[in-house]
Amino acid sequence: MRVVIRDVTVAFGRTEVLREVDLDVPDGSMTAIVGPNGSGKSTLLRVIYGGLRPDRGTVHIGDTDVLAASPRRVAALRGVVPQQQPAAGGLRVADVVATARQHRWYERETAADVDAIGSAMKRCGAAHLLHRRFDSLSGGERQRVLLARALAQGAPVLLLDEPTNHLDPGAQLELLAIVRSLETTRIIVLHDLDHALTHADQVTVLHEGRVLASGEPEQALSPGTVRAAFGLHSAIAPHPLTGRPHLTCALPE
Ligand SMILES: Nc1ncnc2c1ncn2[C@@H]1O[C@H](COP(=O)(O)OP(=O)(O)OP(=O)(O)O)[C@@H](O)[C@H]1O
Repeated sequence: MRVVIRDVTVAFGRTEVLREVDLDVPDGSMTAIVGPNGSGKSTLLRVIYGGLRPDRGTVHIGDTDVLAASPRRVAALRGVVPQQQPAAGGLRVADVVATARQHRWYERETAADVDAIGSAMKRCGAAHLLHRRFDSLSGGERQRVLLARALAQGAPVLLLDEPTNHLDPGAQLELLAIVRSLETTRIIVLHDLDHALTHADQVTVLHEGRVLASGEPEQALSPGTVRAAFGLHSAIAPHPLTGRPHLTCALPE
């Protein structure tokens, strides 16, 4: 399902943290949002998932106007992998993931719920964790479970806020490979520019709340844009192991 954002502006007090942001995410594609700390990435994600009302602008998921639709309708359209891992208060993983399928508190889990949860857990390599306590898991295991929870929801759009945070290098690449393999529309906030270049279909670079560049990864992450956004030198060259384009950065001399 397509996501279209037009002219989104958000101010906290007198400070505008998003300014006239436009974004087009085609159906089934993966868009990475990158930018320095404080550039507005998480705020933009919150606006898209209906957690924050912008001062101006529009957000559509498919034909649904996110700012006009009921919270229930919006919730059915998007799964979210949040930046902050939730406190689970002793809940088992199975219960945490089941919250994605909750209809009404008094309704029992259906066979379709059990299937959706099982296949999401398997897809995320987390099936063996189902009966553990969520707070007993490592950061990487929790992240897999939270991705599984978002997938189990079966929403057409998936929003991920820095899902590779706190993961070791192998776990980061494994998680990105899972996200890459999905068919849903995905919007993912990333800090690693090479991950954005390698895994996303398109990249949007935010700087001081504005879109500095947006489009094909190699074009959006050009040396000029990386310098303007991050103050870094950068180059895109074949990766010595894979031969695919690889982005490296360095502080200016
Ligand atoms: N509720 C709020 N009240 C006031 N300012 C806020 C609020 N939420 C975010 N901000 C400010 O908005 C700006 C953008 O924050 P945001 O979290 O969107 O940035 P980010 O690009 O995701 O940063 P990071 O890479 O550090 O996670 C920051 O200056 C932040 O301090």
